[in-house]
Amino acid sequence: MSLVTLNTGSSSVKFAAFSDDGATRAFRGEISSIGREAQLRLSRAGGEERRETLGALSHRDAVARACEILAEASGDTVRAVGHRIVHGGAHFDRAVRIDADAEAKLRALIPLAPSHQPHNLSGIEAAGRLFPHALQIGAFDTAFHRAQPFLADAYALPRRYYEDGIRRYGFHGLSYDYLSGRLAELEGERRAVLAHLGSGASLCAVKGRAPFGSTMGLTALDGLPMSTRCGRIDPGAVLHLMENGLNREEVSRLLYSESGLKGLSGLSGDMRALERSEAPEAEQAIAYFAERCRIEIAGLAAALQGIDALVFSAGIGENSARIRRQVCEGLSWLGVEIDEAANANAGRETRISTEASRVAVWVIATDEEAVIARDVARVLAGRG
Ligand SMILES: Nc1ncnc2c1ncn2[C@@H]1O[C@H](COP(=O)(O)OP(=O)(O)O)[C@@H](O)[C@H]1O
Ligand SMILES: CC(=O)OP(=O)(O)O
Ligand SMILES: [Mg+2]
Repeated sequence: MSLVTLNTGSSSVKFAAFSDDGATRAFRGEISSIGREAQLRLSRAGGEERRETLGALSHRDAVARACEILAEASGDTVRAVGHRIVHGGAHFDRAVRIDADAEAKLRALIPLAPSHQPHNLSGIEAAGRLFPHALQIGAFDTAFHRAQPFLADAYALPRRYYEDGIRRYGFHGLSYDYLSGRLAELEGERRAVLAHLGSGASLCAVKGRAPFGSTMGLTALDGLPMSTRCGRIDPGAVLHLMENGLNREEVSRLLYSESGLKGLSGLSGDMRALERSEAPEAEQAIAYFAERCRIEIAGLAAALQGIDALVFSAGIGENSARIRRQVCEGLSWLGVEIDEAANANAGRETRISTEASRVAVWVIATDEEAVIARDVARVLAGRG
């Protein structure tokens, strides 16, 4: 018997098969760069990696393809499918079995996560078809942040809006759950800023394993600029755009799909492409990204009244030594000092700060699938 997991992000689908208790991974795969030149990567525990170019592929097709590969690899031994669900709203503070009622609640949240929630739901649909006897279990990006303090959770709107669910939900919570756990094992329980810098990018403040605030809010648009999302913007700008002729759909497309690195550079939302480019606009978009990271790290460090650790993770955070350097260079006043060689050669789990650095700086490869599998095993054992 086995568990399988499905993690659909804004540019990728990551999937894996685990033993029944969620502790051992037998198989992992990823379809990346969806919508451009999609790439498939598959590997079995202890085996070689296989790579294939899939070409142009929609999110829906990528999710269906991932489910088919999982079905071929695991057959009818699959007991449960664990889904990363980006938005769980105020309803879900832990993983749950997805029944018709839960699915309806998740469907109602589509407007708050239009680049993710429809794909998450299409994963539930596809898995339901391919694994008709398996339980479907949702693990939520928002759940980790539900325990954050009111000061981090509320907007300064009249109180009734908070009661109505207009809150800073925060996202990438499965990743923050994993990273805060690994950091506690590596450095002890610390005040830390965790930087999940992928196609979607956010920061989270933690005190040990406890959430203390993050840069994303009601939706995954807020905070840092991202691959194609705008990040923090004056809400007055949105009103202005709508008063000047853009309708709701156009504003949504602008803020979710045409902004961020893609919008600023006019070239690409992919950090690798910007790093390769010699265009001044690419360099400026990278500088802007690093500047916003520094500003938001400093804001969360202020909320924590100082930090002991800073962690870089996800596609950009794990792979771009240049971004890590650009972010850290401007944080020396906060006690951040990185070792150039350690940064340039960082692997999946590497301390990149100098001995003298007041803040321990780490690169930690995130593992959302491991957290989903753990949560699924808990739900199956009735310890949700
Ligand atoms: N070597 C690299 N250098 C810079 N950026 C990279 C590198 N590898 C991946 N990335 C960036 O990481 C992003 C994907 O990150 P990932 O965390 O997998 O995203 P998501 O889960 O949001 O789809 C890509 O858009 C790309 O810009
Ligand atoms: C919430 C979010 O932005 O997720 P991703 O980075 O996977 O797109
Ligand atoms: Mg992701």
